[in-house]
Amino acid sequence: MQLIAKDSDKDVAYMLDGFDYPAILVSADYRILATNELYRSTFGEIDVDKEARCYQVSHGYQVPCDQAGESCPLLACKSSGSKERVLHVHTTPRGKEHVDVEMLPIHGEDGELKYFVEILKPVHIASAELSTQNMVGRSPVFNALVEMINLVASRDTSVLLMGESGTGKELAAKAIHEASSRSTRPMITVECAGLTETLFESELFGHVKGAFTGATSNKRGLLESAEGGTLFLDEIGDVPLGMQVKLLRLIETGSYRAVGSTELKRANFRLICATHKNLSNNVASGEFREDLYYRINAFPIVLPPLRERGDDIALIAKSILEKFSKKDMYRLTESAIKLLEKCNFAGNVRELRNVLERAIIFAHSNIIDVKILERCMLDVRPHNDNNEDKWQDLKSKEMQYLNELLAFCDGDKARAAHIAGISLRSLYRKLGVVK
Ligand SMILES: Nc1ncnc2c1ncn2[C@@H]1O[C@H](COP(=O)(O)OP(=O)(O)OP(=O)(O)O)[C@@H](O)[C@H]1O
Repeated sequence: MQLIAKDSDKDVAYMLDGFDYPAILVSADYRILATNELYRSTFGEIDVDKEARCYQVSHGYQVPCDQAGESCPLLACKSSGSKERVLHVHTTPRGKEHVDVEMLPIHGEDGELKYFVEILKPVHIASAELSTQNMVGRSPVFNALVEMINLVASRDTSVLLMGESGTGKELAAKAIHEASSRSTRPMITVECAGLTETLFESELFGHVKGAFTGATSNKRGLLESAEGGTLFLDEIGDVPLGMQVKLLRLIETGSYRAVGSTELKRANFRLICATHKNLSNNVASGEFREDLYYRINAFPIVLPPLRERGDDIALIAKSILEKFSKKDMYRLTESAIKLLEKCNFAGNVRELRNVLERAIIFAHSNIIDVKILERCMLDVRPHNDNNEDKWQDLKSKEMQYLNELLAFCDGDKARAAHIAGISLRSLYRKLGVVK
């Protein structure tokens, strides 16, 4: 433990050494009073001669987080009197990083809130700086997404990823798998679009020799390959109705039979599904089974469209260029970045990727300017304020709000319902958990 402020209670400060994560002791007026060893090795030393405030050290702000447009866990802790949790992007010696912040209140003898312990767990499922591996971003909507993934990853709960095409649903599924206890086992992706019922069944469950014409030998199914790991059903909305019953039975009983076999096999997997469709509409029209919808929708996560991610567009574009670069790094001029930030990108990150791939072909050097971009963006119109595409439909907007609120409430649905001013039952209904 290192005492930063001389006036703080040493005994309380020594408690920091008991945490397995970086931790600091903070006063009610945001002063950092002490740090533990793990904090210093992860986030760096704090100048003991200066009055360090948590918002200055972690964010470089001159005012507390809530006044800088971010949620402040200390303030939330003060008003609730209990533990609060939030995902922030902090400045670290390695650049900006996502950090899962937990704030614990410490009460004095007479019950007043004396100190706060801030525990800071670095989150590695996404990158807030340039990266060729992870999901990249640090915009508020992206941070809310990372928060949701971080909350659910360690559970075995089924996740439904919803979002327009190319928003990163598959990448998010990988992030959940990799942050889960199943990460040492495989993640198997099943592309549900375009599969007939028969093909889907034999792919997923496997088949025995002679089960149908052409079944010349036993074939193990993808479920067997996913044993102990994660099954990712991409475009779940396209699963044929007949197969939906079999999927429901599999999820409910955890068992299945290979095509042509009577032997009951047990499956062990965590289910993640993705769709770009509005599945509740498909339920209403009878194309998707309602019971299956409620089964797969235990934890819905909405991926925001690229056009809502602000500065992330530049960061993602640079990360993509880094991936494409061989010897020299391709660079975007400032005005080229501004042009990208104004674009609609109906195909989201995938479309941005395609634009940049084309731009590299057109570029004579490693500089990509507006002229080059315009040549390869014939179908990506910059959005203007009269463009109705910028308006999300109400249902998706509501889902995004609920996701962010639930993340803020650490998954506590009763609290979320209270803040939203609706009954718990309405909240469940809106989340699609009950009718
Ligand atoms: N936040 C991000 N940072 C960097 N790259 C991203 C990010 N999100 C998506 N990508 C990239 O964009 C492309 C599309 O992502 P992905 O395939 O995960 O989208 P999707 O939503 O599953 O698309 P679809 O609905 O069409 O299946 C991939 O190349 C992926 O690596």
